[in-house]
Amino acid sequence: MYCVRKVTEDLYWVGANDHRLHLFENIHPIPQGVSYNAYLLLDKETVLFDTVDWSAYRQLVENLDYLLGDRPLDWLVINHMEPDHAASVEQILLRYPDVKVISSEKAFMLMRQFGFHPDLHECITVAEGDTHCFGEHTVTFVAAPMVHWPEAMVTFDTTNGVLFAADAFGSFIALDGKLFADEVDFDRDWIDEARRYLTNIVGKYGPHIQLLLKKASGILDQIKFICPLHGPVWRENLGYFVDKYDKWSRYEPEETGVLIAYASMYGNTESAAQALAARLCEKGCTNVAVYDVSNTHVSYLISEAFKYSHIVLASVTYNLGIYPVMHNFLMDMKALNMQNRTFALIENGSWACKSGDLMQKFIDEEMKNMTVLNDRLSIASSMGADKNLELDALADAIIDSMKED
Ligand SMILES: Cc1cc2nc3c(=O)[nH]c(=O)nc-3n(C[C@H](O)[C@H](O)[C@H](O)COP(=O)(O)O)c2cc1C
Repeated sequence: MYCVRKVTEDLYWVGANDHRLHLFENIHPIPQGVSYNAYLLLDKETVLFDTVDWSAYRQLVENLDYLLGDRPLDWLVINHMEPDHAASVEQILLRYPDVKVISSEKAFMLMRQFGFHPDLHECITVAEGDTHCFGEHTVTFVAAPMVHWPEAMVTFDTTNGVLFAADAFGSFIALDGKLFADEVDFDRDWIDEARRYLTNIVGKYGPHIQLLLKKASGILDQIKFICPLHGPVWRENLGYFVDKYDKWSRYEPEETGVLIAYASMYGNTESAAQALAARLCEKGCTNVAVYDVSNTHVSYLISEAFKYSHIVLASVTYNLGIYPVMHNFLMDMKALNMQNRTFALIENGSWACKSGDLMQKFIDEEMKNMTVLNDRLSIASSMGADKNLELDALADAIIDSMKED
């Protein structure tokens, strides 16, 4: 059965929802699913903007059959070649032998590499600022390198103000009938998954997102719709989401608050982390989130790290090292270019406590623009009442440093 939604009078969402995929990119859990968005423009000529994951090809075809009727598909515009959008390109080319393809030079290279045989069709290679008219609609192509692959571009329809944004402004969570961000409570139900998507998938490329935002800022008043390749379409309050993207890509915290991530085998470090959380709340800082790194997928930890201004790492010593899962979290923060945070440390060990010094060294030497508070809570196996003053001092130091922000 076809399942389409109207975006504007002649533009349709023809994508699909995926609730079967367990791990996005075979690494990030997506318990609420994901959508693969493709869009069909019914102008004098017909234009498909991007395709869908291979698993959703049948749905795309049913949608196209329904909307095209007897009309041919004239154009295929590929903004992004990652297989979750482009895996169906070969099948679309086979199904519509006369379709002409518009994309960037690097995207055509990738199509050949993936074995999609674009050269059996008329191919138009476009670059920054090139335009094309499909009848009523004229579009401009804008390069968006590394948002999130090198070939990526976005397409702006100057006639109706639709921005086909590729992976920019995307989100996890299947649409399930809703299409527009104003049809859901985005700030309540979607923002965490949008942040987890952006920070884990494209977080490393903050400067490239900034470049794209700079290009968009010149025409912000002309952009009426943002059509990403995952998640809802934006037609209202665009500034809200643009602002989030701006913050995330500048590695600026979204909120003043504390993420406490603990690594604990027997529960004593956990107990210290909980005591600190309670102490912070007692002192009036209630924007505190506590996570066990061992049972929280690192993509959630990354998202929370991008959200909060302060991060407390509490780790046992493990074979003279940092607990492996905590070390993995640190490595991931580094890999994703995280910056501009204030850290506080809690360490624990029973005979040679090393985790505090090692976490400090990692943050100082491997990461950029981070501050580590001098106050450190050091525990020998378990925390007794004798550590009360140190716990208090740590909580005070965190709260004081918030006032400096
Ligand atoms: C495999 C393993 C390796 C450990 N290596 C060290 C170590 O190198 N130095 C140390 O002081 N304690 C080491 N410990 C002890 C724990 O770090 C220590 O008991 C800790 O206080 C327990 O905290 P928890 O209750 O939060 O798990 C090790 C424990 C295990 C199980």
